[in-house]
Amino acid sequence: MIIKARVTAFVSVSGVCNHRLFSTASHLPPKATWKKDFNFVGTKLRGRDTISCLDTARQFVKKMGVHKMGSKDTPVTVVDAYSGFGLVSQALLELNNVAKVISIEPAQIFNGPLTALSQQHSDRMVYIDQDPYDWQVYTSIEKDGHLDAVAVRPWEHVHDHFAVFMQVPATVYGEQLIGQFFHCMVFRSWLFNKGRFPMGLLINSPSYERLVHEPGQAERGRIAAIREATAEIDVLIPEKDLVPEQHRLYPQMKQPNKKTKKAANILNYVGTKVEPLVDIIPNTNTLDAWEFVTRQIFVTRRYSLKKSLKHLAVNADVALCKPLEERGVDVDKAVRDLTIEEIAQVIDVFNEWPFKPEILYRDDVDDRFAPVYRMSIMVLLAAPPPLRMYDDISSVTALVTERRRQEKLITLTTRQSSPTCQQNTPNPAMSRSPTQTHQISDTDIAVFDSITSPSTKIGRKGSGSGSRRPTMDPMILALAAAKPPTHNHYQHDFFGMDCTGSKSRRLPVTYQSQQKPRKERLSELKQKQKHERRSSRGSVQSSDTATASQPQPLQVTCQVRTRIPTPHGEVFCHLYTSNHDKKEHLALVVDPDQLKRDYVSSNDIRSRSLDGVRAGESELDRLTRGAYVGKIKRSIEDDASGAGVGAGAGAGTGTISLNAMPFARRQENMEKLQPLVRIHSECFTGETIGSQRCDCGEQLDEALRQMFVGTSSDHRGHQARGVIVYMRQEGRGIGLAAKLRAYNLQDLGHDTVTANELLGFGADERTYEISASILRDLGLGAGSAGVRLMTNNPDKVSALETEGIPVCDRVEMIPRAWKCNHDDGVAALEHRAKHLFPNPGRFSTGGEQTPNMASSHGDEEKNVFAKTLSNAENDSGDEYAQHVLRRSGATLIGAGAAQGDDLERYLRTKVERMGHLLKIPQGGSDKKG
Ligand SMILES: Nc1nc2c(ncn2[C@@H]2O[C@H](COP(=O)(O)OP(=O)(O)OP(=O)(O)O)[C@@H](O)[C@H]2O)c(=O)[nH]1
Repeated sequence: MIIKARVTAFVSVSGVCNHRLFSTASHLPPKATWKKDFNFVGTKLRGRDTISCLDTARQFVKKMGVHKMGSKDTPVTVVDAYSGFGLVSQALLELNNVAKVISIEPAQIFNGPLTALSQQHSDRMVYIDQDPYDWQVYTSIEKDGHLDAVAVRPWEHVHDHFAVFMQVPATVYGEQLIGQFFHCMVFRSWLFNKGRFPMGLLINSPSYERLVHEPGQAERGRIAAIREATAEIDVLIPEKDLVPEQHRLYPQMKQPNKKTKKAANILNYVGTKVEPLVDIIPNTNTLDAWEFVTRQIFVTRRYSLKKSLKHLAVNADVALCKPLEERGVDVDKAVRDLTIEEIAQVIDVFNEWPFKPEILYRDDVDDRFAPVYRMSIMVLLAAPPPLRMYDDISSVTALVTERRRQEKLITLTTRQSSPTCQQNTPNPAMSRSPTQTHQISDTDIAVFDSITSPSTKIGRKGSGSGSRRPTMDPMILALAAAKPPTHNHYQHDFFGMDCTGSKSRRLPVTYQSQQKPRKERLSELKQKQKHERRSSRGSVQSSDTATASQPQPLQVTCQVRTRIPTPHGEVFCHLYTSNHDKKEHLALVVDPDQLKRDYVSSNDIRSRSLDGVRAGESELDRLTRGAYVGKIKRSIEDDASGAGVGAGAGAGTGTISLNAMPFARRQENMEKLQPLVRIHSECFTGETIGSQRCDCGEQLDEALRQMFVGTSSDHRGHQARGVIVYMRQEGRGIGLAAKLRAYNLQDLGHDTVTANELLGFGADERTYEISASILRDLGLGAGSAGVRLMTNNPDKVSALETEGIPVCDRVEMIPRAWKCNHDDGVAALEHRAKHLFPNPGRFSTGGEQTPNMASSHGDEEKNVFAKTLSNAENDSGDEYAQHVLRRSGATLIGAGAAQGDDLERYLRTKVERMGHLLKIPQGGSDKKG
């Protein structure tokens, strides 16, 4: 009723401008009464200054060029958001070409003038008393048909009959809204689904400044970068033309600071035109990265890009600097000095980085639940080791969402477990760490909020703006919570709740000490001290002899050698022990020539320590430990039953000699006899169960394969010879258990190097002295023709050279996934097969055969190969290449081409972080690899 009366009054009062320069409108009461009619005191309308001068509004509309828009067939539609007094709407309605003005204003204080105006122009104006901040308003406008006259226009052209005006509130929400427009431009969402329309934004000067800071300006922040990448901004009404603001804008009062009693400055505004770029730099796929990267690096905008990159993820500074430098980005430049093109490069490199965090942006946690969400993360992450893992965060979100759906309340999870909660929880992280539940009360939320939310009170004196940083990082709390409870900290723990019944009940808290009883600990300590005393006494005694405390010189001994037929051919497997460790290392010798002769040549790859005579051994002993020459034939085995073996051996077989060493070695031509050598480290997962996390299985297979195809012309005429020194240095020397732990850390987002480091190891804990000694023992040390080392690892080359093993060539080990799956079609497959199996004897009748291939096998394989080729069209490239590999005799488990994302990450880390000498294929990660 009151409103209606007032409306009538407004309409009856003709608008008279109180100032000779500034006109007001007919739907507004005389200016003298504004203070009474539009009293902002006590309202929550902070920052809602509105244009109060019709001329200013007209100027704004004119400069936007609305009068030139549209045509007879395409009448102009304009949205006037936060329309305030409605003067922009009025200026628009004065134009004949404007067919519809949709005025949106949530503040009741402006209801009178806007209702009056909409009644005056009921055919052309719609007044909606909702908040333009609420995106649903726009959906409803569209649903109600108010935008029916707006045609969708191609993005290349600025929309010719649609525009939006907004007097943006000078609050954090207003600024957020502007930020969201840039998002919508990228996605062509919101009203931008109609095309690239211009926006007339009245913005407060500080916000405007933030949007336009240029590279090099001290205050340049991420919003300026995002704006620059998405839209142009022009000033239509400069700040100076809105002076004196109190006549152009209302209320624009100087409000004295309550504490200092000094008058605060009024906020200045600028009228701007914001128009989306035709070629917006971010796209829908990269926008999250833009948001994330700019947010992270601009935290330290004064610092160099190099330093700031570390905010992106663990080791991002190390991994991304090199590719950025390669693209010409100066990583020493301060972040605020980066041009938009340079920022785009950073985003590209980040996007290409296989180890970038997977979740960059979450929008599914509303404000009300944010503290609880953070708290859940905090507590879930408290499961040792307390690391911030993105996977966990995503599963926590799932948990929180599920809880909200199920019970309309949040259940906090803690480190101890209750079975009920595990059942209810779809969260895999929960099964990882036992959990208990705790109903969150308002007090919990308040406490947590107060310690982790941005403080609005903190800030520079008089600035009025609070710090946006949480006073305490939730992650620090998580770390603190991760510590196992001690008797001093009971009160800090969360208490378990039994939520099985209708009423939840607090569980009695039981703490179990991790320590053994004191008595046991003391006796253990005593034992330990006793042991230490004894060993120190022992060392004092033995230090009498000067050398006792010094480490023994390394000595390796081949304990046994035997012939092993492999899919590639026969190898001699040597088992070595050393006096420096307790491991059994192996050496697989490929030297088919030795099998054909009954004498030892100077070029044979033979173990000196194996052939050496050992005191008191019989010929049978020598035979059983493999110290024979040539090949034991079945005829001997048949003859040699029981003790007769020793006697029969060497006598009349012609293929075996048990001559005592040293053999009379025959001197032979040394040319082209540099064997292929691989120092291979044990990998149970890759070699035994075919793990696709690494390429170890296929490397072992590939090494053997190449050693056997040595006669092919592709291998520069080298003979089929080689040695695989198989070192029992599982997991790059950290052991199997630690490697498996490292895999879990890798699944949580870390790379192989960081995972090792988090476990307290170096990236690579291997040493190569024992490998070198084994090679020396096999006659490949100093004075030999040298070796061709199969590796990408520069450490191995330098380690062997330091040990005096001449490395005359390094043979690259290209992962099969990188060297095959890139073409389609039979021809390509044929080519690939040839490439993978350079020895044509495998698949053709005319060519050489690998030493291991019995001819009958050759035929069988030929058929299989032919058959497979004919089926290749029906097969995907991947499957086919795998198939060929398997058929080719690569029957070791894990010897196919390893592939997959895990492998890609693993290989790239080796190259990018460990300096392995391998060329990453262009777009390798995209390959079906
Ligand atoms: N710690 C750790 N070890 C791994 C991982 N993946 C494979 N390994 C081990 O790494 C060893 C193989 O080393 P790599 O780094 O792949 O290769 P390399 O021997 O240094 O170099 P190349 O001679 O070029 O093959 C084997 O012992 C594997 O068990 C992993 O994720 N973490």
